[in-house]
Amino acid sequence: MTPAARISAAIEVLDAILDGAHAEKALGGWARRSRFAGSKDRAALRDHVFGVLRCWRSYAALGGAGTGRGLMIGALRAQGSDPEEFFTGEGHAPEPLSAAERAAGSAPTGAARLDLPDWLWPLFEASLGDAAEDAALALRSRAPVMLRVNLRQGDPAQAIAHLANEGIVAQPHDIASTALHVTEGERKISGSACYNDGLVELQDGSSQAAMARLEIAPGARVMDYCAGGGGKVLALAARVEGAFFAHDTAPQRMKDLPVRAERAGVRVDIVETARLRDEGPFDLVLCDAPCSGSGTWRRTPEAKWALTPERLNELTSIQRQILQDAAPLVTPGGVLVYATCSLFADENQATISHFLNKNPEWEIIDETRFAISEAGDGFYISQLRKKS
Ligand SMILES: C[S@@+](CC[C@H](N)C(=O)[O-])C[C@H]1O[C@@H](n2cnc3c(N)ncnc32)[C@H](O)[C@@H]1O
Repeated sequence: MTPAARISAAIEVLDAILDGAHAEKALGGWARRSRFAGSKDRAALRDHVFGVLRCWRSYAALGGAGTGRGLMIGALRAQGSDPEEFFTGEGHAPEPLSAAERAAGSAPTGAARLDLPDWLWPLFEASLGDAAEDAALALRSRAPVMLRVNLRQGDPAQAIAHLANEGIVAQPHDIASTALHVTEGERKISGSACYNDGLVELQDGSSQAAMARLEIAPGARVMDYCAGGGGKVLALAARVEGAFFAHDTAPQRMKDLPVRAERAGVRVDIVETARLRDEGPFDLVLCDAPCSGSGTWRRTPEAKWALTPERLNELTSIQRQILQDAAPLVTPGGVLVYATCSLFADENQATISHFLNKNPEWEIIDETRFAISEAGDGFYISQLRKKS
């Protein structure tokens, strides 16, 4: 496909999203209808669509309309290209710009410049102060592809060499001793032997760094209380011999965990909610709570536009309840860990303050906020221990 034909396809997919389709579904639907497209075309289309999803408001302003066409015109103007070079009407190119389209479009201002819904900007400012604008702007770019080296199977130098043999270029990154930043061949990872044999896992740099902060003594009993796919417990189990457990109120979210654990060469026992008390107590209970995900919106830009104040309130209630429910599972002298990939104080520091107010026998022993960076998403982690 020509670059202009790819833009036509992006317009079609963006219009489907505007009609209510999720981006993945709209992209999948387009791919099924367009058997002529190769993998490079599909990748380029995906890049267009996700690029627009991250920068929806500013591109709509620059393009003069929040339609598929307007957004792609805005995207081209944002990168300094002339839309008229692509909107020629020739072959599969989009129709030429009308006089109205040529005249439309203005520089975005306010929250539109930062590509945030209006109601979220005050929350960014209240949570991040001087760092708020940088965080919002960082969310307009692609996220890095990061790998975690599974130290049970090899070291970073070996992983880099093996990956290179499979056409994947990666460099160590000092965000974490296990972190590799992939700079070429990202799309080959899931099919590579390095990944399928468990030498590397896909894991964001901040998540790796946050897990590295947790002290785990050999033989410790560790519970990942909100395990989901199990990325966090796998990172912990790779570090030290111990007894590792996973729980989630939605057990189907853990369906891939046994396979991932086997691939990594570690053991993780899944615990049903009804058996939590019998299996406990645990030396460390990690609550990687459901959250707005605002620190990861580079990867999931649709969520930035879908979040509502009501949903945020609902999430903070769930987070508070999770900490309250998980605390009794911690052994005397053990550690309760609370983590989110949110940037918002309401989901982070305020949740911890609420817990400490209700449970004054606990205290914070460590609290770290990870800013969005070239190696990691926004992440928050707090460790609590009962006062002795
Ligand atoms: C942020 S995700 C966890 C991601 C996971 N730790 C990882 O690294 O891949 C939060 C998880 O918490 C689960 N969850 C929601 N409410 C819960 C509750 N009350 N108790 C335990 N888990 C809950 C969700 O089903 C979801 O899988």
